[in-house]
Amino acid sequence: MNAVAAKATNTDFVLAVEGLTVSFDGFKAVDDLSFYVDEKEIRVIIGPNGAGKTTVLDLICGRTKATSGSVKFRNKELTTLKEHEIVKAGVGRKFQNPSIYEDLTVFENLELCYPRGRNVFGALFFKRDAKVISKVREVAEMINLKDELESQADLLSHGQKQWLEIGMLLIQDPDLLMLDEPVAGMSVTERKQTAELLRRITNDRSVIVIEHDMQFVAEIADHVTVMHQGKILAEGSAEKVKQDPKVIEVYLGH
Ligand SMILES: Nc1ncnc2c1ncn2[C@@H]1O[C@H](COP(=O)(O)OP(=O)(O)OP(=O)(O)O)[C@@H](O)[C@H]1O
Repeated sequence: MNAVAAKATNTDFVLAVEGLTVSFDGFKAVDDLSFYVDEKEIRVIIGPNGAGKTTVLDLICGRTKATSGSVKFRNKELTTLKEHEIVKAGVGRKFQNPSIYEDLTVFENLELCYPRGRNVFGALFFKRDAKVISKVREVAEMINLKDELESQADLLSHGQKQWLEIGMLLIQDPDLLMLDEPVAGMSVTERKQTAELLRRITNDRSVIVIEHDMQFVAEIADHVTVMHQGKILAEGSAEKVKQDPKVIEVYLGH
């Protein structure tokens, strides 16, 4: 199904954002925004600084409350839920700054996020059963860290720390994962590996990524949504939006 050409009433989407608006003291940071994300889709949101990209993710994950509009995740309205309820519903969000535990190993960081032990006390003292160990290994493999399971997290490279954080979300099996500039500060090799990683993880989930690196965008995006002043300026394939004169004028030409 073509997510871009979707109708508001369609309920087959993983995520349906409709008429989403938030005002900060009268300033509309997100203004009547509608878009739809399909199963297994990688959607990339691009746009100039201040366009409202991060605010959209904040609205979806419940960190910011919408002034009006709707966010439906598998037909469940999210705008009335609290942040932790949205996580529980299956939406994971990675912020720009890594929030890993530097003095714990990769294994322990992943284990800590296993749904059974949500707080530090619970996670460190619950018995490591075979199910947890196998899940940690499976995720570590997915994020290229299977040989680093016993390494302390502060010894990892910047890119590996970013992957670990993605892993800490993956271990909770979200159906929708949202990543804010996942390759910022990464080497060329790490960017390539991250693109492959994203492809792997969308085998059974959808991903929304905010990104500025157009080469990376072209590599990963199924659809691109271009935002400007809280609204959608253009939508389509990376190839299509790259050639759009409006997009070149407000963003790519700078
Ligand atoms: N809590 C808030 N209170 C007031 N204004 C806010 C708040 N959050 C965001 N804004 C404003 O909303 C606008 C959109 O910000 P946002 O961070 O979403 O943009 P962005 O597209 O993610 O930009 P960047 O690429 O620089 O990260 C900006 O003008 C910002 O100052």
